Amino acid sequence: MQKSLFVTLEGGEGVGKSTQLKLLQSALQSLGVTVLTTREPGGSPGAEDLRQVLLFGKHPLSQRSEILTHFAARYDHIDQVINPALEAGTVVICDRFTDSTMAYQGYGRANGHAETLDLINALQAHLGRDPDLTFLLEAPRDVARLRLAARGAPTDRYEQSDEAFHARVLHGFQTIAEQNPHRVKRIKAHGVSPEEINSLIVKEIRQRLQSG
Ligand SMILES: Nc1ncnc2c1ncn2[C@@H]1O[C@H](COP(=O)(O)OP(=O)(O)O)[C@@H](O)[C@H]1O
Ligand SMILES: Cc1cn([C@H]2C[C@H](O)[C@@H](COP(=O)(O)OP(=O)(O)O)O2)c(=O)[nH]c1=O
Repeated sequence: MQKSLFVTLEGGEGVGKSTQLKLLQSALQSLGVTVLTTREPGGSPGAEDLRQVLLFGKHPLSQRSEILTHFAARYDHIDQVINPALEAGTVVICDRFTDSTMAYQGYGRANGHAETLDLINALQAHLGRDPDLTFLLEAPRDVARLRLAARGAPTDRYEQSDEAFHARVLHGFQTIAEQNPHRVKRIKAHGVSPEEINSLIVKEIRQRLQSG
C-alpha cells in the first residue's frame, strides 16, 4: 500500500496556496498517487460551519475563544476527514493548519505572548497529529496584496486587519520555519511561475514517499 503523508501549505493571504493545492491534486494523481486536498478553517461539514463564524461572523471573538474555535474546527477536520484518509494510506494536502493559528493568533493577534503560544502548543499536542512536511510560500506583502485585489474574492476578517497585524503574521511564519527546519520548507512564491513552484513541491513529496 502507498505510504500516507500529511502535507500542509502555509503562508500569508495571496501567496498562491490555493493555486498550488489544485496543481498538486492533478500532478500527484497523474503520478498514480492517491491524494486528498482539503483546507482550514474548514474541510469537514462542521468545520465549514465554524469557518463562517471565524471569517465572516458579525461579532469578534475574544483572543482565547478565537483560538479554541480554530481548534474546534481542526479537531473535527482531523477526526472526520484527515485521520481516516491517512489511515487508508492517502497523501493528504491541507491548505493551512496549526502553523496558521500560531502565526495569526499567536503572533498576529497576541504578538508572541508566551501564554498564548503555550495554549496553542498544548492544543496541538493534544490533537496528536503533526504534519510530516510543510511548504511555507513566501512573497512580500505588497505583491500578495496586489494579487488579492486582482483575485477580487470577498474579504474576510483577517484580510481586513491592518498592515502591522500582517507584518507580525509574516514574522510568526518566519519564526516557525526557523524553529522547524526539517519539517518546514521555505519556497519563494514571487517572480516564479506557479508551475515551477509546483515542480519543486512535487519533487519534495516524491522524495518523502520514496524514503524509508
Ligand atoms: N506564482 C505565482 N505568480 C503570480 N501569481 C500567482 C502565483 N500563484 C498564484 N498567483 C495568483 O495570485 C492570486 C492568489 O493566489 P491564491 O492561490 O488564491 O493564493 P492563496 O490561496 O495563498 O490566498 C491568484 O489570482 C493566483 O492566480
Ligand atoms: C487555519 C487558520 C486560518 N486563519 C486565517 C488566515 C486567513 O486569513 C483565513 C483563511 O482564509 P482563506 O481564504 O482560506 O486563506 P487565503 O486568504 O490565504 O486564501 O483564516 C487563522 O487566522 N488561523 C487559523 O488557524
